[in-house]
Amino acid sequence: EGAEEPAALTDGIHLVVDALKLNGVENIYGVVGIPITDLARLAQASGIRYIGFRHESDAAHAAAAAGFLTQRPGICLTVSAPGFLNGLVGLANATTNCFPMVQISGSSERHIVDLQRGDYEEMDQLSAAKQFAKAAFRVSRAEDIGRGIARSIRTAISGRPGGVYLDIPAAVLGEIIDAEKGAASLWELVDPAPRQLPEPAAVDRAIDLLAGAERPLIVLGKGAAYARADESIREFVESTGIPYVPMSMAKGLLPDDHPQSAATSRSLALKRADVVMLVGARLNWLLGHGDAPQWNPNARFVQVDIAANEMDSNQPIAAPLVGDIGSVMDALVERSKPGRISAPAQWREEIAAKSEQNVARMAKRLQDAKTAHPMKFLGALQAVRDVLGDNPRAYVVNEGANALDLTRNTIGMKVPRHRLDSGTWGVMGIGMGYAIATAVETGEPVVAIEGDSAFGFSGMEIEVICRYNLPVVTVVLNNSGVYRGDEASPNGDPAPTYLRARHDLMIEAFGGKGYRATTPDEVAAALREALAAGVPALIDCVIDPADGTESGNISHLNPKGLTAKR
Ligand SMILES: Cc1ncc(Cc2csc(CCOP(=O)(O)OP(=O)(O)O)c2C)c(N)n1
Repeated sequence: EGAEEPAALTDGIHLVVDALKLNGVENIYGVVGIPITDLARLAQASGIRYIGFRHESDAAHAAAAAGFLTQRPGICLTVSAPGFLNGLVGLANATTNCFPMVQISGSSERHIVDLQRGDYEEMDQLSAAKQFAKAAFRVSRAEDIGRGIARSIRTAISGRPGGVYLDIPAAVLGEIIDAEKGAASLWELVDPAPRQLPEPAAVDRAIDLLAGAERPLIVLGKGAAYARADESIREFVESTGIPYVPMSMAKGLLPDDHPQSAATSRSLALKRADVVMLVGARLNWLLGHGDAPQWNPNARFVQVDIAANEMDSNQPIAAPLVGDIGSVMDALVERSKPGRISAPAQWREEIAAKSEQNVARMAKRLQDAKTAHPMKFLGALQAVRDVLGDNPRAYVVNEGANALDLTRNTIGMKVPRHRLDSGTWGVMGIGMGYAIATAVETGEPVVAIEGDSAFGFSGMEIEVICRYNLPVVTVVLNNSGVYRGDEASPNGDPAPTYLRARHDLMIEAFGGKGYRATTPDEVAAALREALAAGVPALIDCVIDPADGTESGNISHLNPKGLTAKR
């Protein structure tokens, strides 16, 4: 009789890839090395696109941006200890911004690490990750890999999204088990981010509050953009006539030139509103914690958030609406009979008049910047704005200080989820990772508008953009400084904020197209050409070193000690 066929075998690495594919993962962002290089190779051979970065922080930011754009967790893959640690900034930033991502990291041998005998890249990664992640898990047996991947993906995207850490020791990656048993250990998630409907009485309470308001206001946060509830949000805003303020990554949910936008009269809107509905926006530092004098001390808040414990985080919430934003907005539209809520004309006119006044006041500064030499931020940004106006499919990534504040206020968005920036944490270094993920996940052109210092945090990823030939145009607003570049230093060294670089030559080193622009016309011509070509490009915009302020719009957050610059 023929000898029995030996049972087919599998191992931890194969099970990770099978589990990711079973749950629809298409891209992995990472940096290879011991013990996960073969995992990346097998993923690539199995049809998952592996994007190899130069620093794990950028790969992790990319995974977070992928999560924001797709509502599926971006996957970041790191090596043990130092590689894992480098990824933590991205994991923490994802959790802070409520972007779904999973950082999968190899780790060293438990029996050596736990006795601190000094392993290769020894670290108790699970303990380190716990404080920065929405959740952190470790798989200790190959047969648990399917469970670990499923649990990590569901945890990352259900409820309030966030960053999840999954630790897989080298020994588990290399563990060999029976293939049939392995296949049986994998499972595909069912409805990993279920809708969470609001309580009808809570909806009616919110409607009554808004209907009785003299000066209602809606604040749209990035959670509203993430929720993809675009139609019901637009319908509710337009049917009630309530003015709205979009937070930076919510820009484009309604076009920024919408008649109900109070973005250019934000100070008045916050100070005067008597009922404020927060949709996927937290009353954190970006909204002055809801405190007077920025806000009306008698304002009453309606808050829409999937996290019940977000309510009363900063101010009493008179009408908490707990549920996923899509379900809540659908319920508000359904239960507020036509005309039940109608913003008083006087309030709408007051907002519109203030907006008109502020836009007129800004017009002269914009006009002067068009001809200023050396070029000002606003000269370059108006040129970028005009070219983007002809390229509505382009995504915008943005970071810096003045570069962030001035871009946010100069470049209006017309469609949702097309602006990604430093967000809640104000973290520098998101630029190239966000740009790469946006190009990979959408296939659309990306324009990354970068302060020169901000660009420096992830600039080496320009090589990645060139290696994968991604349609990313990086616009560096180069004022030769962290903030400004004109500070003199008392000794021979350059001042702490002084920088100097020809970034256009840098991309040439990696095979991309570099431009150096000293006027708005040169900026416009270079950007038009680069977008038409659809290849990696960088435009180094030479900006007046005296332009801008330290820390941009948040200079007041600097300590006011004896050494504070007056
Ligand atoms: C990870 C991290 N490290 C440092 C900082 C602190 C910071 C906030 S903004 C910024 C860069 C400002 O210079 P830039 O040239 O980009 O901008 P501009 O004013 O337009 O010239 C830094 C270093 C933050 N937020 N995150």
